[in-house]
Amino acid sequence: MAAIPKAELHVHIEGTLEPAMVFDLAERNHIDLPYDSVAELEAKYRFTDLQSFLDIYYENMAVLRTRQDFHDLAAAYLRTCPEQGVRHAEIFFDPQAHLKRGVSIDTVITGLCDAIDEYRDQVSASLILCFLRDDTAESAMATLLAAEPYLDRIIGVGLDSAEVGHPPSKFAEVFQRAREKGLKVVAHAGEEGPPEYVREALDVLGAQRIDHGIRALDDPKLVARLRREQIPLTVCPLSNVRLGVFGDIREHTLPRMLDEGLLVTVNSDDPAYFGGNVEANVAAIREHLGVTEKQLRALAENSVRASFLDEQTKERLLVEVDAWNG
Ligand code: HPA
Ligand SMILES: [Zn+2]
Repeated sequence: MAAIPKAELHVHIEGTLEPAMVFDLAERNHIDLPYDSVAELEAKYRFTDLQSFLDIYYENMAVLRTRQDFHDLAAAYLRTCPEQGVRHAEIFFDPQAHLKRGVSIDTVITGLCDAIDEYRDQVSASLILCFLRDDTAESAMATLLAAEPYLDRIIGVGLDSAEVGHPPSKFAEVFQRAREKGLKVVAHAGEEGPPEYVREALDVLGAQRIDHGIRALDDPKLVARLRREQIPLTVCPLSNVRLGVFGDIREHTLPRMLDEGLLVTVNSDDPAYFGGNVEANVAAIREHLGVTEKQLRALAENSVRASFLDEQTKERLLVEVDAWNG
């Protein structure tokens, strides 16, 4: 059975860095790793919460140094898109995590774009620059300014990293500038943080989509608003389980979100760390959450509608979803 056509709207390119590639790049760049084998590294992937994952995520990305490395990273993800039914991807990247290590923003963006251009016949892809919310607002602004020469290759800005204690309002100014520059706006909110962070992302940052947003369910008024305004939520089921937001995939609230009439999409987040790509997430919700074929079609349609593609391309992709015979 062919994978259903869809858009992936929540994938961190650094989170697609597979353990084997960590070793390959370390060797190429003459970097000593504190692990002797892929198995030893993978044994560290037992996360208890978001921070325990982020610690390893930032540590591993130290092997990314050159334009070629960023190309190879993105190429490895884009290559897998056709078999997963992913026709379009809006890809997060974390420039601050690289700038800190002395890697220039030019290296990061040109490397990622080399791969995007190379695979454009197989999958369309655009970049969303994420600010690290556990870093300062000043650092975020400096990063946006550094990225401004590349804005023709960046579709929007987002907000990620450690959520609790770092409310969206901390970044009001940088998001205002981003909007003035014509960038789209998304933000992680309500992954571990409270419903109030989802509200702030919408009202203070002007977010057009909420990444995760699962904790919005704790607040019926917010749920009613998300439904009324049809704010897209990019949900990542396997990520939520691996980071302990839900004890088990069977406890995931995605079916409830669908029943509530929310505009939900399914995504992988960090596929190299959380047990699979977007198609594995789709398989998991079908198997363990009883998601029906009809709901699967709705999720795929939502992913197209919630994307930043132009209306004509959306219509073309919606026809493809409609023609899929599961
Ligand atoms: O799941 C995530 N949450 C927040 N920040 C992140 N950065 C990479 N993955 C994530
Ligand atoms: Zn994420």
